[in-house]
Amino acid sequence: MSSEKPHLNLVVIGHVDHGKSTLVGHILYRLGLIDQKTIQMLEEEAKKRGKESFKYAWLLDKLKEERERGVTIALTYMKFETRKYIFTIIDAPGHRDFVKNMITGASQADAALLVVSARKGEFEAGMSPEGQTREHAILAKTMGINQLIVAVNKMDATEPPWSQKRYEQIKTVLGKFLKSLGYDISKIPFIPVSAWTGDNLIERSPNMPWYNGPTLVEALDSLEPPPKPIDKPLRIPIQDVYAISGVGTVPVGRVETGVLKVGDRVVFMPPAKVGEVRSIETHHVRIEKAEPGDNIGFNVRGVSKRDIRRGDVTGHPDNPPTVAEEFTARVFIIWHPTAVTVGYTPVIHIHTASVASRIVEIKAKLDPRTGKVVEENPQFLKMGDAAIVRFKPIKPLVVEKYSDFPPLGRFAMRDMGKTIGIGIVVDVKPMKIEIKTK
Ligand SMILES: Nc1nc2c(ncn2[C@@H]2O[C@H](COP(=O)(O)OP(=O)(O)OP(=O)(O)O)[C@@H](O)[C@H]2O)c(=O)[nH]1
Repeated sequence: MSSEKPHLNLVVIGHVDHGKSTLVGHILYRLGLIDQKTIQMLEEEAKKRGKESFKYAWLLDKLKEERERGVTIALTYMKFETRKYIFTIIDAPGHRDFVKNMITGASQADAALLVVSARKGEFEAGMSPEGQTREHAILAKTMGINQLIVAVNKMDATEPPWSQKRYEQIKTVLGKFLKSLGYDISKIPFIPVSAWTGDNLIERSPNMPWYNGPTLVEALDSLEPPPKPIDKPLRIPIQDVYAISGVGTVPVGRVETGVLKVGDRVVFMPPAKVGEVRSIETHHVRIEKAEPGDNIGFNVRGVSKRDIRRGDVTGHPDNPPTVAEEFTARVFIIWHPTAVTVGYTPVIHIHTASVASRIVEIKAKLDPRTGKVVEENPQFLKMGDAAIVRFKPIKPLVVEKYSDFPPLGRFAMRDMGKTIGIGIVVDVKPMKIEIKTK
């Protein structure tokens, strides 16, 4: 695998049974970074269980199972490589918890692949008021995913097979809907495919000569790489801190915004420790400056390993990361057995930090689809509710407004080992912290 290629995160969405697993399985099978031995093993097992006809979907299920056992495995399994990019499927289609996974996963997606079935009745079911084609497209847009590819699937099963008329009809209806959500549909490829036979996935389909747009893989290669916010103030959430003998303190993290240069004075928040950058490394190569997307280790003078930890955020002293006294967020409750009330204290997972935060006010309940206020100061929130909520972290925590620093302004709320909800930070009341520059 070439480390030169940019990475893109892709989320796959769509109505139940429209063929997401089959499509992703097929792509992984053909372009995935899975070793031949594993493929063979999976194929044999599929055959043994009489599931050969479900090979691709089943392959994906199997990979998902594997993935749930360990993150490392997942990282190699759910990746595939095209001419321009390395793609990571950040959320593969699940079953029960798909919407939940979709929301949490989608928050980091650079693009979404919407799979819709062209089979008679199936497309219509997905577009019904309860349909997931509709629901997932709304969620993706809400989470800020602006790049979308539509795979019009099961073209082998239209009446007659490979029907241009059916394709055009779907493109018109779905296009109108996506446009109503604010998508620029002139930029969205609608690709007639069969996840099952592979038509128009990687090679051009001989069955649909009437189509002259891109294949799925060509469309994936035409996506824009994620933006590099180099003009914004520096933010590096710290993943780990090492003390290396002969070198000194080496924090490790990914630059989210801004630029870090050798010689810069930096501050770590919340502890407000200041130091000077002596060297920067990425993948064991020394660099003079680091930009958004770079995973780096940097040696700082003036800060000891004991002073800083995972969850702290690095910035420049003239524009330090914001430590929140309180913050206000738009939240969506994904799962809760009873009700969420004032006083409830879930753990907030935000960038590399996790800090319990108390709900001090439920300002308003919102219509999850339109975002309009439906009730002021509700007593409680239930599963499926969207709301504006004010939180107070129980210890100092860096939180930024989503509009200023998206990766530092979105979070998951967890409790009892489960994800209770997700949120987007709309406002932060900063804590006054003095930065001693010595
Ligand atoms: N004829 C035909 N059938 C397909 C195609 N793609 C998927 N299917 C079938 O459609 C059914 C559903 O496919 P899946 O891939 O499991 O669908 P999914 O969207 O992942 O479903 P969930 O994970 O349950 O949401 C299976 O029976 C597949 O074999 C296709 O291109 N053509």
